[in-house]
Amino acid sequence: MSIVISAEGLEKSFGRTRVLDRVDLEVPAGSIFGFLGPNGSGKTTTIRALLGLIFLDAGRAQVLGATVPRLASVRARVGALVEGPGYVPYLSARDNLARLLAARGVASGARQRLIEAALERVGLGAVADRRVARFSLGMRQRLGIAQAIMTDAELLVLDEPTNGLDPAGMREVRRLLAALRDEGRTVFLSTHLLAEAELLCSHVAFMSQGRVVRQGPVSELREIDEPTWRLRGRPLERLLALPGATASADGVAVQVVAPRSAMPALIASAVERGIELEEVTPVLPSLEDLFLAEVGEGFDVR
Ligand SMILES: Nc1ncnc2c1ncn2[C@@H]1O[C@H](COP(=O)(O)OP(=O)(O)OP(=O)(O)O)[C@@H](O)[C@H]1O
Repeated sequence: MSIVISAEGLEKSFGRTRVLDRVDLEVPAGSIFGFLGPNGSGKTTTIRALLGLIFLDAGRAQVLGATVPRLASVRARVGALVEGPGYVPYLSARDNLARLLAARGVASGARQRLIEAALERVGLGAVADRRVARFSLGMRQRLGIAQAIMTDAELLVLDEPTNGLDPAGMREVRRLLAALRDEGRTVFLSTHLLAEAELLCSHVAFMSQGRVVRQGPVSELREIDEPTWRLRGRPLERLLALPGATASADGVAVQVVAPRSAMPALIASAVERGIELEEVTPVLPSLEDLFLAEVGEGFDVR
């Protein structure tokens, strides 16, 4: 599998504060890669560095094979949304996009089609002629996504793309990003919303205090040695008497923490006790569980 973003040992300090502390990243082609961490953990700084917007103190990074920060040769293949994209407030959404395309050297004849397609995809078709000054935060965010996708980039780097969106807007953005992935693009996005990432990402990296503490395919990270199993059946009292069983939160099943290899014996023992089993399922850890297990703390700003 080819790697579209790789980073090794990225370091960055602002004054005396070390914001990036040996950040390593490997983003496979075709993934939706969630760069996850609490506010202030260094996600935006990493993204800005990867896009060549700020200089690193140390480390090496490549984006689509080009060495950061010399990205001129691949710039057209990368679509980016970094915090607070700058718009001209008195221009319409359509005219703002036209300006950006002109600045990127896209011929005027080709602009119209790209703009209409991008505005439709992010659900701004109906307000394309409204001044951006009158846009809500969520509408601005959609416009930011539109400018990132309008030139058919194969790699999208999106800093908090669902920031400011309501739940319906978030769902639309999720669908859009999944569709872009299905077209063969790679999406690298930062977010502090773990539940969002859970619904969308194939791969994640956990960022904490300027370091990537863990990364990989979500399916692999969730594959833990001793999952919690949910057992449901009748009678419940006998299920509760199984070794290690505790009542589940919803009160209609029991939970047992056990390795996969212990399950055949546990199921046999349940059957021996005359329990009619209806459900035995592993409850895989959520990204929040994994983050907590890794960092030993929640998402507090530091
Ligand atoms: N230009 C700067 N000068 C000084 N400090 C900065 C600068 N940019 C970022 N920082 C600091 O670096 C740390 C990491 O910030 P960064 O924006 O990278 O975090 P983040 O994970 O993207 O957080 P958020 O989700 O809040 O955007 C913060 O403590 C921030 O205050």
